[in-house]
Amino acid sequence: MSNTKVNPDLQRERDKCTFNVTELINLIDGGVQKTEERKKQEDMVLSEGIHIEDVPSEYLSHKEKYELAVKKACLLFKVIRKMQEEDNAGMENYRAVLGGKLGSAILQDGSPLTLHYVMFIPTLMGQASVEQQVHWIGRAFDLNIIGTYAQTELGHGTFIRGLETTATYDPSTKEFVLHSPTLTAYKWWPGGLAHTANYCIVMAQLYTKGQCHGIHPFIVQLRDEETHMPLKGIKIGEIGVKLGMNGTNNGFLGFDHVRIPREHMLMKNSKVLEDGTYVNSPSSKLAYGTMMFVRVVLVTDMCNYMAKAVTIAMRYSAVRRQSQPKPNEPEPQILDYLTQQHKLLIGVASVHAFRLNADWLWNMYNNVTAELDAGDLERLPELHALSCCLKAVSTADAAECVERCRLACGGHGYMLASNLPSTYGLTTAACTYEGENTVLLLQTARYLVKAWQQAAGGNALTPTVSYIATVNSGRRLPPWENTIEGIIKGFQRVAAGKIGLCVSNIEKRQNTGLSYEDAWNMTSVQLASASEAHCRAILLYTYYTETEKIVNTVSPALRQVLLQLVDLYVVYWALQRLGDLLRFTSISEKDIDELQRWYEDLLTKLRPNAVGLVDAFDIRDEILRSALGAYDGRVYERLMEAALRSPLNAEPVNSSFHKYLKPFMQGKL
Ligand SMILES: CCCCCCCCCCCCCCCCCC(=O)SCCNC(=O)CCNC(=O)[C@H](O)C(C)(C)COP(=O)(O)OP(=O)(O)OC[C@H]1O[C@@H](n2cnc3c(N)ncnc32)[C@H](O)[C@@H]1OP(=O)(O)O
Ligand SMILES: Cc1cc2nc3c(=O)[nH]c(=O)nc-3n(C[C@H](O)[C@H](O)[C@H](O)COP(=O)(O)OP(=O)(O)OC[C@H]3O[C@@H](n4cnc5c(N)ncnc54)[C@H](O)[C@@H]3O)c2cc1C
Repeated sequence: MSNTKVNPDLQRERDKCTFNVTELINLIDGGVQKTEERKKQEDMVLSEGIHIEDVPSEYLSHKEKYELAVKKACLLFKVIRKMQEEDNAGMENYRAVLGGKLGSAILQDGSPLTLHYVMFIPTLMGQASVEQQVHWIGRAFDLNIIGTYAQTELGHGTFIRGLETTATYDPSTKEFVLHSPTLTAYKWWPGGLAHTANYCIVMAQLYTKGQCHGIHPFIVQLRDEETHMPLKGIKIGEIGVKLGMNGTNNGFLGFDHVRIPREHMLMKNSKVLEDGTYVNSPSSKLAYGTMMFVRVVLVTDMCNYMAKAVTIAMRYSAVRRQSQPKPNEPEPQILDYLTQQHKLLIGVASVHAFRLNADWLWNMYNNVTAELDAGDLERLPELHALSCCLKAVSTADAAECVERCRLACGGHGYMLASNLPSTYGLTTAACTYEGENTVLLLQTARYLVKAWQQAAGGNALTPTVSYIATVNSGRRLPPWENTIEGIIKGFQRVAAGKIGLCVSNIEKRQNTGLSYEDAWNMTSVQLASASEAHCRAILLYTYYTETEKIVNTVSPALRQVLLQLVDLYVVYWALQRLGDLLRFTSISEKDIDELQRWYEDLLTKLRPNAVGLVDAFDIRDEILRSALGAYDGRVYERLMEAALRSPLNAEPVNSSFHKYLKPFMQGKL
């Protein structure tokens, strides 16, 4: 990063930073070598010039946007191919190039090929038999074929057992017949489905020998490999314009008795033999494996979006000056307002908190997947419960963080040139896709209710819920401790208290004659809240314990800042959840006063490092793509440059003046 022509306010911020930014960059990347590898990957991608646009893409038509997105996605894949030839790192190259940091810089409005690598290939890897993998994976990796994942239908997204697409086995031809019996059975939403993919994983109700065995994955060819024309019986198109992600080419798909070979059912877990005999999977939930994978990787993705948003807003807040609280003194940088620090520093801490939680979840995912492959399903429910609540809370927090950053930039945050609106479009979509957030919180709640019942029966609990038994062991509430450990225990007590209340309210409702399902529904606002509380307890605990492991390996200056961030995060959430803490712990008014002062003191301590902390996210200007957030802080020049690129500014008088305005003003229209 060059220091030439940097805005003086921003330079002063950098000069007063108390820690070594490069040390933190390396720590976030996972070591000096990893930083070098990342930079090399970025160089490889950016040197292709894929991110450079003659006309800013926001001014293009819907059709042009799609065409540009395809072009960029292909060029990006060309770079991945090159990387593969060099290091053969497989999915790691895909993750690095296409994830929320680099990928979303090139394809700001989403990519029509995302589903190919995020769900099509992972489904082949997780659900196809070895022979099927040999047949399909090479072609998919090399992009000789382009796939997507078609599960959601017009009528059902959440309730996948209710999907209507059928795959009926015909033993006479050894084929499955795929059919959409109703309008609501049409597949609806899959990314890249409309005009990009020529193959597709289809989740359909499997019928054989007259019996339905629930939803299963099938690989289906949609389009001719040469002409790209839809094949016979395939009704396919695009679903239209959305709030954001308009480059993703989401599509619809209907089947009119489309025949596919028996071998196109993915048969790693369950099978249909030639004569139509159905062979059961060890667990029907293994068919949901790809969704779990994506929920896990999304947590990391959300960190990248938050890091981008907070980098933009923080640098802008160091450059922007507004108001005059003290007469005869210059206008302060808006970053000097404590309210602004409150809005932004929690964003920095959240990136670190979710980053460490995402790594921890990713490790657990890999371990449990290896166990599943060895036939051990014991930890699957715990992983499902964790991935659901962490997906829900990380996406909700990320969307909230991006929107807060946008608002923190005042009017200029509303400009697409800030890159905050499209970043919001990408993050808020994640609150819905891959499992709607409330629905996922309620999945975790099922697990928590069971854990509570197990604890009540004196049974041992899995590690991530073991606190339920511990915090309930004493009869009286222990005294409140205004320490980080004390607050985390307080959050565990809140979560356990809420779960306990849910269990007792469900029981009470059942005792009045309600069915379990109705009692569950009547309690579901509390259940979702208990699930969120559990997730908050996990987030705080993991952030704290994982940071404790790291801090002894870094310089004292960095150690101090990392611990301040943990304190900030934990105290922030304590203040956000005072009602819960007052209800379930012995926190007092005096403790709350202390917490508030602690928080304000932390903001003041972190203030001098605010810009250094976002610089340590090390997001290059070409990736940040923001007039407000560039490294040099030339905010006003960049805003004007962006304005001048508006096609409306290409001519001094627009033709509508002569066509409409003038006749209207002269009373002739
Ligand atoms: C290559 C790497 C590159 C990475 C780069 C990073 C970039 C990332 C970028 C990402 C961009 C993504 C683009 C957009 C993608 C969107 C794709 C989609 O939305 S696709 C569409 C996504 N669509 C959705 O997500 C749909 C959401 N809906 C669902 O998932 C399900 O229907 C359901 C879970 C809600 C209910 O299912 P139902 O069958 O009715 O189940 P019941 O309620 O009756 O519970 C029965 C039992 O099953 C249990 N269990 C359940 N699931 C699992 C599991 N996975 N496992 C284990 N267990 C599970 C459950 O706990 C319960 O246990 P118990 O209590 O009885 O013991
Ligand atoms: C940008 C984007 C990309 C997508 N990409 C794909 C894709 O590639 N492939 C694919 O197959 N799908 C895709 N989807 C679909 C997505 O997975 C679904 O939209 C999602 O799972 C939610 O389902 P739904 O739309 O049916 O919502 P609904 O389930 O209808 O949700 C509507 C409301 O009902 C509530 N609700 C529903 N069920 C319950 C319940 N049991 N308890 C309490 N409340 C409930 C929800 O909380 C929500 O408030 C995509 C969606 C989006 C927005």
